[in-house]
Amino acid sequence: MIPRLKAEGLTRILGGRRVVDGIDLSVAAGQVTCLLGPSGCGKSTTLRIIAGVDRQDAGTVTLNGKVVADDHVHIPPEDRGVGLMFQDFALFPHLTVAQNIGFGLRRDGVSDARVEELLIRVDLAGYGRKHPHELSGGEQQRVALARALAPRPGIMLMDEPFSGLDNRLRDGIRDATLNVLKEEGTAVLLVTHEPDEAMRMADEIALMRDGRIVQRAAPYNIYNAPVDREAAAFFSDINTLSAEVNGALTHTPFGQFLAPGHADGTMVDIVFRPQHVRLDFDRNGRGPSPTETEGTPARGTVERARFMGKESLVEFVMDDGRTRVTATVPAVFLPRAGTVMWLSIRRDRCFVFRQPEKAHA
Ligand SMILES: Nc1ncnc2c1ncn2[C@@H]1O[C@H](COP(=O)(O)OP(=O)(O)OP(=O)(O)O)[C@@H](O)[C@H]1O
Repeated sequence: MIPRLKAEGLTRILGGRRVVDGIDLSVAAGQVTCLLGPSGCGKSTTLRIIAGVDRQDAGTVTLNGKVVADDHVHIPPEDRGVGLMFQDFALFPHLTVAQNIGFGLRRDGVSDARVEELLIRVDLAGYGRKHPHELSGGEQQRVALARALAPRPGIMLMDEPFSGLDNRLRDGIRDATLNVLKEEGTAVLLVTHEPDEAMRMADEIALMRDGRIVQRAAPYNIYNAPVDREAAAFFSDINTLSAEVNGALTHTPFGQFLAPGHADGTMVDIVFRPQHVRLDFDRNGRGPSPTETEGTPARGTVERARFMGKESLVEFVMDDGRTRVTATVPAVFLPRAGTVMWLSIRRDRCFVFRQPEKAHA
């Protein structure tokens, strides 16, 4: 299938820096791709180039099979056939909500019905005759969303479209938006810096860092097979055990770990998430027996335990005196500081990464 949206080698140099550095992307009809990354990594600039409101220094944008931007061509944004939903959306203050949504549509019965349908979809039924200044920020944002969806664009470019909504509304609006976009078979490129939003919305996540895409994968795969330590850390707190490789093995307080493909003397990080740590009470200095899935348990002492609502965050210092490990456990359990416990980690949920060069110094 030909992708609706294709970007090849997009590069943008600003202030002497490659803020977008060779981005390749493709989005098919009915697919949501999230450009995810920390502030300043170049997500918005990438989206703006695809929308046509910024120009690339190199690369090609192809929309609906037609080149809209390359070294010779620059089709203006309004002729690209894309719906836009930016952070700094602007409604026309002198038009009603319904007129804002219908702006640009043919003023016939069909488009009126479309406006009504969209008002219901964004949970603003009955708001059609109001003016933007009578609406809250979140309501205005939903009008902007309805307006972008109104002409049924084949491609939708969205930059943090839900950031202005309060938490209570956000999940509902996200799901409703996703339903509308899926029903209409729209190809969506959505920029966000929130991993939870990307996990919730995306069919595919493109993880960006310093102007580049470092990993492109479905949410499940990017979470469970991150490309490096930083990618793992982007989605949750992580624990890191540093160890030296010897004979394709490393030694840690949790026993040996396989480190195939790493030369002797290489420093590696063994990374795991706090929810993959199991806790057992100390029984007269003894812990649970080693198992294949959880390896060798290690003993530690609770340094701090924090109640977080659904779960507790328990921080340990291990018996070696220098390794620190954080575990999340159901909040019914909140051990006191000084409690001695045994920690086991799910071996199949550990990632082994070579430490970056600077870490060797
Ligand atoms: N006109 C400009 N001149 C110089 N640098 C710029 C200019 N516009 C943007 N930048 C820089 O380019 C980088 C990428 O900006 P961009 O807005 O694309 O990042 P982002 O990932 O979308 O961040 P955010 O999530 O904060 O919006 C930033 O470091 C920014 O400071």
